[in-house]
Order: sequence, then C-alpha cells, then structure tokens
Amino acid sequence: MSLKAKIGPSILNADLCALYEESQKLLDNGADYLHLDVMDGHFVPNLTFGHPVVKCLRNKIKNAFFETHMMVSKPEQWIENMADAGVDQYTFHIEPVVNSVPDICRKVREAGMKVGLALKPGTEVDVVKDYISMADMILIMTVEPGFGGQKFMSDMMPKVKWLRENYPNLDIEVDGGVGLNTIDECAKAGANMIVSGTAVIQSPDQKEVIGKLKKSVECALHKH
Ligand SMILES: O=C(CO)[C@H](O)[C@H](O)COP(=O)(O)O
Ligand SMILES: [Fe+2]
Repeated sequence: MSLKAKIGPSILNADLCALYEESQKLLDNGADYLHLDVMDGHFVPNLTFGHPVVKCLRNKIKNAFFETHMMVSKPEQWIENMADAGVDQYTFHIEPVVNSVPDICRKVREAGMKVGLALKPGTEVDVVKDYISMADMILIMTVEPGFGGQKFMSDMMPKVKWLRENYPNLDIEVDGGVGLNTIDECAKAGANMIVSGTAVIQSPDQKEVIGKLKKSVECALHKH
C-alpha cells in the first residue's frame, strides 16, 4: 500500500447554517474528504450535530468521502444511524469504551464503514497496539477534543512518530490547531491525513491553504 496525503477540512467553525454550501466550497477548493465533528455534550463539553444533519448533507453531496469524528460517550449507539446517513468512515474515541473496542470495530465494519480510532492528548499511544489490525486509521488529537480554534500541541508529535516508525503503511491523522504554521511538524512526524478547521475556513484563499498543506505532506512522504 502506498500512503497518500489527504486533507480533510473540519467544518466545525464554518457557517453551519450554510453547511452544504460551505462543504461544497471546501471540496471545490481541493479537500480530499470532509471531517464531520459529532459531539454529544457528555464526552466533550460541547454539542454539534448528529446523523440527521449528516444525512441531509449526504443527500446534497453524493460523492465525497465523509469521516465522522465521534466525540461521544457511547460510540456503539450511533453506528447504524451513521451508516444509514452515508458515512464512509466512523472514527471513535477509545477512552470511553476501553473494554469493547474490538466489538465496536467489528460492528462499524459490518455496517459497511471504515474504522478510525481516536486518542485524546492524555492517552498513551501504545494502547492502540492491540487494535491496529482492526483499524483503517489512527487519529492523534493535537488539542483536547471539544472545540475548534485551539492551540496545536506539538508535544503530541512523538506519538505520531512512534506510530509511523512502527506502522509504515498506516493511515495516521492529526486533528486540532493544524494550519500553515504547524503542518510541517505533522508531516515530518509522519501524519498523512490532515484535519484542518479554522486555518482553512477562515482563509480568504482556501484553495491555496489546502494546496500548501497537501504539498507539505507529499514532500515528507517522498523523503520517508
Ligand atoms: O475535533 C475537533 C475539535 O475537537 C476539530 O476537528 C478540530 O478542532 C478542528 O478544528 P481546528 O483546526 O480549528 O482546531
Ligand atoms: Fe475532529
């Protein structure tokens, strides 16, 4: 498998009353996928949207790859709903479900979606060792989950490096505070799937930002 650089903007800080237009604009400007942040007000102290909204968006955008970042206490509860809404990848946090990760991975796959496993900043990276074979991607959070626009945590880069060294073909995603000032660190550490919210959404030239983020990752992949 050869790794690809992929940029998945987060629409968390976009104008959510124009969700479709904002999403389509990101795709037209070069986004490889959409990263949809689902929060339940319990696992994280914030609320966003759930499967009904994702389904509406899917009805308008037929072809794009949708990843839902499930910041919820009961990820097992929403698998069928999200599959029905047209989600391609179901990325859930392992912290609230440490004893049932394999079971949830199996259910996500049976529902026809790819599996992403997400780790909060305080979670040691080697806990995913047992689950790598069940996952399509590991997400290393570079902020505390819950809000867009936070400061990037450089001290998460050793986790990314560890994953890349041990799993050269694994899709590794970073999420939180990633933009033009922080992308090189992520790329050098070995991340190939990049979530970027504020840095892309607030730019007057989304295409340029997405292009630069991608180029940084592509350069690092060539060097690896
Ligand atoms: O999961 C998230 C927050 O919990 C978001 O995906 C993330 O914060 C992206 O936004 P930004 O680039 O503005 O940090
Ligand atoms: Fe996210």
